[in-house]
Amino acid sequence: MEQTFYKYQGTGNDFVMIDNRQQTFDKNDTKRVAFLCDRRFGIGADGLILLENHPDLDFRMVYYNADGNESTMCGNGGRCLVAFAKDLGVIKEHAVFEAIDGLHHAEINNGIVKLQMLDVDSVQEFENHVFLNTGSPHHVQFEEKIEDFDIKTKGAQIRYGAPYNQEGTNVNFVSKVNDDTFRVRTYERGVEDETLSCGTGVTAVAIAMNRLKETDKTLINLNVEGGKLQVSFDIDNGVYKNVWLIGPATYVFKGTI
Ligand SMILES: N[C@@H](CCC[C@H](N)C(=O)O)C(=O)O
Repeated sequence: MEQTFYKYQGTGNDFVMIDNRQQTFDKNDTKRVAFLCDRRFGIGADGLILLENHPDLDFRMVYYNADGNESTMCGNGGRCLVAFAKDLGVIKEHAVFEAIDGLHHAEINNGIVKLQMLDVDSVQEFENHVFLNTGSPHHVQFEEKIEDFDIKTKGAQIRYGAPYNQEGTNVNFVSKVNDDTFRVRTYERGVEDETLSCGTGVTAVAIAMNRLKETDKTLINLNVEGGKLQVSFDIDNGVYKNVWLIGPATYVFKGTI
């Protein structure tokens, strides 16, 4: 059967979007999802997202990585899905939707999407890295020479190594630009390569940098390979609350396959 799809990107993290409000998409067909995301044989994307009806909220988000497997929360994907929902006429400027990690509030204005992320109450500090979950698992570590760093090789070593092993983690390499700005490059689990941006990743970096006292700001700029994002939060007794991921989300093209 012919499938209509839409392509969106958020700071270069790109997604195939499918309107599944009529439940026509076979959600167990991992090979089909991987094919649609394949950059040579299919449409090409870091992930695929289904927009579905929800009985009480604006919509439901179902997220798959490029490898075809359903995965944990995707921050940039969530922002792109809000733009898609607006383009479909499902929402206006505000949205409340359900994703795998729970409920998300969002706002869209002039192509900029603000997405509320999970509260974070656990930030694990180790000798050379920090680990936290912002809807997806993230390893965060400093890398001075970030521009020349082999993200794919080093990221894969960490992602598949102990203690993460098969379940894995996303891996973020960070360098400090100034007191409120950090440069981030991310190796993404399920894409198994560097992506141009990772929303839950920059959220993890912003929180980790605050926890490590690299910044005392609560609105932090993150420069990624595909553009610029911001993360803001409040801190209440060591818990990061009211966490927002902010940045552009853009329609690219539409087609059938
Ligand atoms: N690109 C995403 C993260 C997607 C999930 C990740 N690959 C995983 O499986 O953990 C983002 O923008 O957050």
